[in-house]
Amino acid sequence: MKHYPINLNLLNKKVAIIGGGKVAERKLLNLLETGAVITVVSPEVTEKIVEVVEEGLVKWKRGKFSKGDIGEAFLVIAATNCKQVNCEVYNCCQDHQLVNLVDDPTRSNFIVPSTLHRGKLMLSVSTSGASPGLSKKIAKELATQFDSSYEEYVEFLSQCRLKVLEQIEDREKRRRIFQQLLDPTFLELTKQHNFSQRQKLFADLLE
Ligand SMILES: C[C@@]1(CC(=O)O)C2=NC(=C\c3[nH]c(c(CCC(=O)O)c3CC(=O)O)Cc3[nH]c(c(CC(=O)O)c3CCC(=O)O)/C=C3\N/C(=C\2)[C@@H](CCC(=O)O)[C@]3(C)CC(=O)O)/[C@H]1CCC(=O)O
Ligand SMILES: NC(=O)c1ccc[n+]([C@@H]2O[C@H](COP(=O)([O-])OP(=O)(O)OC[C@H]3O[C@@H](n4cnc5c(N)ncnc54)[C@H](O)[C@@H]3O)[C@@H](O)[C@H]2O)c1
Repeated sequence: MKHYPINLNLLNKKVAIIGGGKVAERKLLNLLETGAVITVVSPEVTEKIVEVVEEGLVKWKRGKFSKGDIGEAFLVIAATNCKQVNCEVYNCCQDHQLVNLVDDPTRSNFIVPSTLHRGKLMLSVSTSGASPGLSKKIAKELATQFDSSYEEYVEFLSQCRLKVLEQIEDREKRRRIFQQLLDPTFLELTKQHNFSQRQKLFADLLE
């Protein structure tokens, strides 16, 4: 069996995190910028979770898990330190709900990769649960190759792509320009902050 990788759009989707310890905190912090409506259910939570609750970014339902906590959630993370509770969370979920048990990758219907963000560029690494530590290590290694200049570079490519789609009707010409835009020169010019030359070369492509 192989996992199927996807990038979820969680805007306004309900997310329930059961448990408020170190693992719940990590999952929560990576969910914050998705626009999901997040509730943490746990008798106790970490200081960092208290902080984001106080900032109004997530809700904290103080107490032990009960079935009603996941009723309408689109995505559920069972992150308590009690296997039995995580298992109960799983049993309360319906087939169509996305559920991650932090201590049971086989039952989970999704697992979380290690992810490097460079603006719109996301590099996600997974070992299908074999070694989360290795996923983290590889993502760290990728961080050197794909340095912070990729944020600006991908933004540039994104803007160019919109212009090409708007201005060029011929599909073959579009395809050619998209290919030429991947020439390393554009990345080099981005790294050198030589935006005027970069713009000129792009304008030449549109001719
Ligand atoms: C990538 C990352 C994403 C994230 O969580 O955000 C993530 N785990 C991370 C770190 C990490 N996790 C663990 C260690 C200690 C070293 C070790 O045990 O190897 C470290 C390293 C550290 O903390 O430094 C222990 C651990 N993890 C799982 C179990 C249970 C089990 O395997 O049964 C246990 C044993 C617990 C115990 O001992 O009881 C399970 C899972 N962990 C996954 C993801 C999924 C598979 C990912 C993949 O396919 O590679 C999966 C299957 C489910 C899930 O959680 O979605 C995040 C790095 C984030 C970053 O990049 O910073
Ligand atoms: N998937 C991963 O990446 C990963 C990494 C390390 C550990 N783990 C697993 O995750 C588990 C949790 O690790 P942790 O370090 O966050 O533990 P932790 O002890 O820091 O936190 C456990 C949390 O669960 C809460 N909790 C306990 N019973 C509850 C209940 N009935 N209802 C709601 N909340 C309840 C506690 O209040 C606490 O906030 C570990 O037992 C381990 O098996 C997973």
